[in-house]
Amino acid sequence: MLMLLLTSTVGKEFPNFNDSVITSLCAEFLNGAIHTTTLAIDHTMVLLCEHPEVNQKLYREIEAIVGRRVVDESDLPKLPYLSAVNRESLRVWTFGLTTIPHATSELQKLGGYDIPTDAVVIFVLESFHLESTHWSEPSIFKPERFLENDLDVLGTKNFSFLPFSAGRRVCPGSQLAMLEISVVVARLVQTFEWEKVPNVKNLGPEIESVFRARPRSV
Ligand code: HEM
Repeated sequence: MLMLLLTSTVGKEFPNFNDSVITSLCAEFLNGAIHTTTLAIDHTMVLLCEHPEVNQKLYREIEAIVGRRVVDESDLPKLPYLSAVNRESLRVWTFGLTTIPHATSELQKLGGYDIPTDAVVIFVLESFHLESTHWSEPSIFKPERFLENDLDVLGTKNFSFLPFSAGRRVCPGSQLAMLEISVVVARLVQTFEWEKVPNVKNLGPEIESVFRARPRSV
């Protein structure tokens, strides 16, 4: 990306992209990328420790499709349960809690309210994901629900699932994030046996360092 930005200034394609703009764009991408993706992987591993039956099912899928070879990007389309686990994890523990502030470009009606032009609007993404009209037992981690629907991560269907927000300001890193999360989670499940540390109760998104892993005996 840095190369693209630098090339575009050299070619005078985007004259406003000076060094300062490029530096802050890189910082924004790094900030937006690192903590989010690692947190998503962290959450998924905690959920898998909480739900050993899901962990087992995922391990069996990877073993059947990929075998002993290390999972790579080209395997992902053949691993539907992995995709379901990762999407369900982003739904049930939505950590990008809100969008960044947006503004209305014209008068809008929403839920019976008039939202005036230029109003600052922030969407609480978690509320879409825990909405019982869209999701049965919304607070339960159940990856199977994503085998029965074809909801992508971009909120393009019915605004029931939008971990990366939706529309023109949707997270620009969504595809990269899903790729990284999928490959890392698959490799962690493939390589280690995961279990909850004994006597730790109520694992939740705010708790850290409560699971452990040991290499699988292969
Ligand atoms: C699981 C991982 C991630 C989640 C859940 C996530 C979620 C989000 C959300 C909810 C927004 C706000 C969108 C809005 O206001 O409508 C956002 C913005 C953004 N994200 Fe991500 N993100 C993730 C990973 C990444 C990655 C990997 C990158 C970069 C490679 C990235 C770069 C950005 C940037 C630059 C913005 C600001 C976009 C703008 O100003 O229009 N994010 N992200």
